[in-house]
Amino acid sequence: MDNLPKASMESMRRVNEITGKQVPTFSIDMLDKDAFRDLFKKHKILCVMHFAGLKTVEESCHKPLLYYKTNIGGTISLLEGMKEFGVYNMIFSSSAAVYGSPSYLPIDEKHPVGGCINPYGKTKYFIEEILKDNCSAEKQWNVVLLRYFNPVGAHVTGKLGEDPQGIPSDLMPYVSHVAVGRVKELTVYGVDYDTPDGTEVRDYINVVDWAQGHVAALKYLEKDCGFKVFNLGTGKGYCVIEMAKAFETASGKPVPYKIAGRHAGDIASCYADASLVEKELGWKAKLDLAKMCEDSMVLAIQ
Ligand SMILES: O=c1ccn([C@@H]2O[C@H](COP(=O)(O)OP(=O)(O)O[C@H]3O[C@H](CO)[C@H](O)[C@H](O)[C@H]3O)[C@@H](O)[C@H]2O)c(=O)[nH]1
Repeated sequence: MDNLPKASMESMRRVNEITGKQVPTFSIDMLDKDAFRDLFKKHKILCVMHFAGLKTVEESCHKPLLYYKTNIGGTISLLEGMKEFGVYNMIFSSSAAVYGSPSYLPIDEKHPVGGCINPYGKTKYFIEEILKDNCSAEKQWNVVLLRYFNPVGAHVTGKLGEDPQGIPSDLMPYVSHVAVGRVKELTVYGVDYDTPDGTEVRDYINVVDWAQGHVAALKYLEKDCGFKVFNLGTGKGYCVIEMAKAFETASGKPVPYKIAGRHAGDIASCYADASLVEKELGWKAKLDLAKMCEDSMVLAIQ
């Protein structure tokens, strides 16, 4: 379920092609309760993986109402639909953005949340609180919150991964566009942070590892786990210029860059303590930075 039907329908078609399975796929308006009802009536749904929502930090600073309405309104509508049809299992796509500007690193799940510095992060935080309250009030709910760090890369076939139409806003798709010559150069937002090379540090997780994290969470839900929170990251942080260099090595293509000022709503460093998810879910990221860059390149040259 998504607000970008064409993109998500195409992604699911490719998932079916890669896995050889036929996952039924629907595109509905998140705020349309009748559409939810039809979906729950027609299919036996055991668990909802709730990925739907808007996700661009910068855009959320300029269009906060759109973000609150879509992300929070859509979630409430979904929860009501699930309750009406007795579906009480959910995996929710949360974000490291709920931690705001971290007070210590690496960030574990006990780190305070809610000090978000942009509306996008606030929507994720508010939804987490809604889900927590709902689980406290009605004990039949099982909810796993996965706080994503920075998912990047692609499936090795190049059939699945982030390949936005037009000019990308996230770092890795942008860098791959530079490497294949679709855009002239990368703009690095800020080189005066307190980090090894002055550029921002993030924890980049390969989408294939990320997908396997969801499978592990799905198995965990079978234990009637109640309300649980896990970081989905690798535990390693890389600077922006380090990422551009890694991409040059993997692709054999130059990634020229220019330097610009800091971006609204950004933080210096953000990387996970991923030990809890390994202990409880038995999941650990396996794929390294070189592999993420290689697979992103496969997607970009198509
Ligand atoms: O053209 C670009 C694009 C990005 N960056 C920098 O590269 C890093 C990664 O940027 P991304 O846009 O790829 O990722 P963000 O960390 O900004 O945002 C990601 O993490 C957020 C939470 O912190 C949200 O989850 C969001 O959806 C997700 O893309 C940041 O330091 C950003 O400033 C650049 O320098 N130039």
